Amino acid sequence: MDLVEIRRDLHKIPEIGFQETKTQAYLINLLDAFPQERLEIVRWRTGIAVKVKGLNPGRTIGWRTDIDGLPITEETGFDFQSEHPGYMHACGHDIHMAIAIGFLDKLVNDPIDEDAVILFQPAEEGPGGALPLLEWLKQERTDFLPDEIYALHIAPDLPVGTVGTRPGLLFANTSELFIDLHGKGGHAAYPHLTQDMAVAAAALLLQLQTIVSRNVNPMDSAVLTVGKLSAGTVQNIIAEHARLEGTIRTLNNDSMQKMKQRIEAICRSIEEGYECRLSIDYGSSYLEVNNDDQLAEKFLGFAGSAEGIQAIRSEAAMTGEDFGYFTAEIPGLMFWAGVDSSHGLHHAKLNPDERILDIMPAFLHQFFKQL
Ligand SMILES: CC(=O)N[C@@H](CCC[C@H](N)C(=O)O)C(=O)O
Repeated sequence: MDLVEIRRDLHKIPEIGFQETKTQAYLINLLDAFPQERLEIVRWRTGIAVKVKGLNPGRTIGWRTDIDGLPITEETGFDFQSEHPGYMHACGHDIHMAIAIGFLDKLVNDPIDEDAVILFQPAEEGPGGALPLLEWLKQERTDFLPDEIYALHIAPDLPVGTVGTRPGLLFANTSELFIDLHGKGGHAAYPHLTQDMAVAAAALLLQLQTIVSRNVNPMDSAVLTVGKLSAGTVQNIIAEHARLEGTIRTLNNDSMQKMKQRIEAICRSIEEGYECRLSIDYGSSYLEVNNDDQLAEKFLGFAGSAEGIQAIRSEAAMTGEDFGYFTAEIPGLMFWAGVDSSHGLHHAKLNPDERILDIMPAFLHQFFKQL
């Protein structure tokens, strides 16, 4: 099975959340080509759930991979660059999927005792596929519901062969943030007759940046990032509309609620001060990823003595992951897997080292075998 070719094929067809139709079709083709005796394959929206029957099953062990891409224009110059203009697998989900296929291949050819379920989950980057997938499993496919669940995320800053995780909190609690500002636009030469939403948005952006520095307890951690700011239509018309698009990250839900209260208070003050109307939409939110303590220790112990693998204890990160919905209900573990890329996650030049594809499926197979 040529996992490099599979990864490159998938890299060419990045699709955003719940639009992964080509990706799903490509994966289904691969899955249909496996010997089917031990397999059960079910589609869920644009995702797929695959069960591999174990030899002597007492429980179901889950593996989750995400499958969506990002709205970023690729700048890698790869000869297998994205064929979807404006979209790219810039978070490594192409690598995640190829690893899952390689792992499945091992499970089919050398079955383990327990039943294994591989979840190809859509929409990790947004609006979030994990929560509705989990609801579907609980309501309609309890036979596919894992008793414990695992996942990895590529780590650009770690060498290939290194895996890292920690007991407890690994990733942050997140909420998207969209703020629309509406005022009265007009001629660039008559600002006194307008309420300029470009100026109001600039003031809002700067004030939002005081929340982490002035309102969050310095012993806690939080992030408020505005990744996109837009206003107006042309250079000589005062903007009647502006929009901020961002994300909020905290370590727990209490801090998230406090951040939201401050955002709302600042928005009210902008309305008052700039005579405009603001609306806030929090989009989708993800629970923090909390690794099960015992699973984390078992994993680090196993990885520490596995051939060709180096195990490290990672720090928690302000990254978000809807895998947190799984770990809130099922004992679960997520870990970083090194890919030694000179560019980071969500970068247009992300270039993971494909040698991870030689290592990871066999490592996962050995790990699942001894669970
Ligand atoms: C692993 C990773 O990079 N995940 C994303 C998740 C984004 C969630 C949501 N769209 C948001 O922006 O809050 C991340 O940006 O951390």
